[in-house]
Amino acid sequence: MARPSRAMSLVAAVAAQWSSRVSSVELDPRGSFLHFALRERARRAPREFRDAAPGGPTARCYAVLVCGGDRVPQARLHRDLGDWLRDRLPAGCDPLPLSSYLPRVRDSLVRGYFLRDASVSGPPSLTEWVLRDLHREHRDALVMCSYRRRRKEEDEDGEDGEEDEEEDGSRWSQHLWSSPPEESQDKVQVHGSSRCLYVVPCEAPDYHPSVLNIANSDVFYSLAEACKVLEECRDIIPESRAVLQLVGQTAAARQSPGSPVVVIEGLDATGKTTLTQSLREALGASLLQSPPQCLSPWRARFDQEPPLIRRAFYAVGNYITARQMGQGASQAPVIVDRYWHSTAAYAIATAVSGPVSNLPPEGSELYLWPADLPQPSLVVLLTLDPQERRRRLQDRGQGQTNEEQQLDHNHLFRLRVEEAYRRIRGPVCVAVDAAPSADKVLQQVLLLIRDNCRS
Ligand SMILES: Nc1ncnc2c1ncn2[C@@H]1O[C@H](COP(=O)(O)OP(=O)(O)OP(=O)(O)O)[C@@H](O)[C@H]1O
Ligand SMILES: Nc1ccn([C@H]2C[C@H](O)[C@@H](COP(=O)(O)O)O2)c(=O)n1
Repeated sequence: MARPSRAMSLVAAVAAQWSSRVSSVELDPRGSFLHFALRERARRAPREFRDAAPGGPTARCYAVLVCGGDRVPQARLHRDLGDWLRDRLPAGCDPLPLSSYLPRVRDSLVRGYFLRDASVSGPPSLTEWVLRDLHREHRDALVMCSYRRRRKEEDEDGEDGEEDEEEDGSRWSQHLWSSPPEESQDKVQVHGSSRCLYVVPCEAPDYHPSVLNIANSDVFYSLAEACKVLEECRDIIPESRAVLQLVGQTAAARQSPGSPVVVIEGLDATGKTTLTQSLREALGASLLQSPPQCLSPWRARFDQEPPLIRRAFYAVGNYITARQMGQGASQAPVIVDRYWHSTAAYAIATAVSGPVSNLPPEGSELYLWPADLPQPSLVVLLTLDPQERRRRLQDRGQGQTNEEQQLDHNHLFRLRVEEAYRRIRGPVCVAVDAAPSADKVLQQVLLLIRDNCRS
């Protein structure tokens, strides 16, 4: 795994803020979460924590959080960490996505994994050995903690004011791993103070925890913010230099092009390519796409990267397309296959999991159009019922990107993308049912263009 380079400051800050932070463990991709907080006074762990934790006196849970170093290596470490843990941990100890954050504080989220270790051996169990190796290698980038069930005799009565009625106790404590990890004991040195914290119930957050960090990590609201990420990638992803060079070479976009610019949006296989080609012929228009053709050589490379980098690439692509739009529309109408709606909707829908109610609320600033990105005259959003879309995908029989495959298999993801599309504000956006014949869809969109666009 690649190592983030810079200092421990965030690691120390996260460790110092434990009693203000909330931890959210994603128990399954359908959006079931376990939320808990940490307090110095003894109290029962939330019922969901006790239900999720393994049984037995030696049972442990662990948290591994990525929070040291610069954001690009940090994002890549987080991506690699999941695979690394799945490869090495014993069967039954699956890493569950974990978020730690200060409630309602933007950009306070750090991510990692929560592990439930039901090993009968130890401690230290095989899981703990694996984690010790990891901690040794990434001490300046990872915060690691263990959680263990308290024995009845260890604690005095706590805030709950009752003795535990269960033999093994229903209180759980968190222990931050100090350096070196071999010194980790029941009460460890936590940046100078000896501290054991209790796992306690807390309120569920208003929205999915990832919403706190979407701005400028998943969705970029200016060209400068997206370029900043690619600048930070220069040394580790040399292709980002070529992309930055292309942005630099393209002439600045014109905010008010002469002829209409119409963007066609929709999930894959809703008929965007079919419609954009027919519109080109019908209107004598020029046809563009986002990401633009000139970025094609690097798209697959950036698709392998974690969201921070991948989304910055697509964001930059929109600005290059915008400049081409401005040039093209001085001569004829312009039709564009995907643009900002795709970039923002897929990014937001991937950042959060679970049902549509986990999305940032309608009206959130996260759905705002970037002030420096030219708006088209009209956006047409093609919608299609899932069965017909699947039929078209199968008929077409081409390879799909990972995200497309996910759309196909993950009903909730598809609903989130569609809803995020609808919530985005900016240019006029009209949803069109793409189920009728290709010609009927074309006629309907031509009418919309006539009614909504002035040349
Ligand atoms: N109105 C329509 N009725 C029936 N079939 C259609 C219609 N429009 C497109 N198709 C067919 O559906 C399939 C997907 O269409 P198309 O490639 O245009 O979708 P797309 O949205 O561009 O997909 P992607 O985003 O994955 O490139 C193709 O086989 C196409 O011939
Ligand atoms: N302007 C764009 C265009 C595409 N994307 C992303 C969103 C999906 O992951 C994928 C879909 O593109 P397709 O396979 O249909 O070419 O690309 C984006 O973020 N922004």
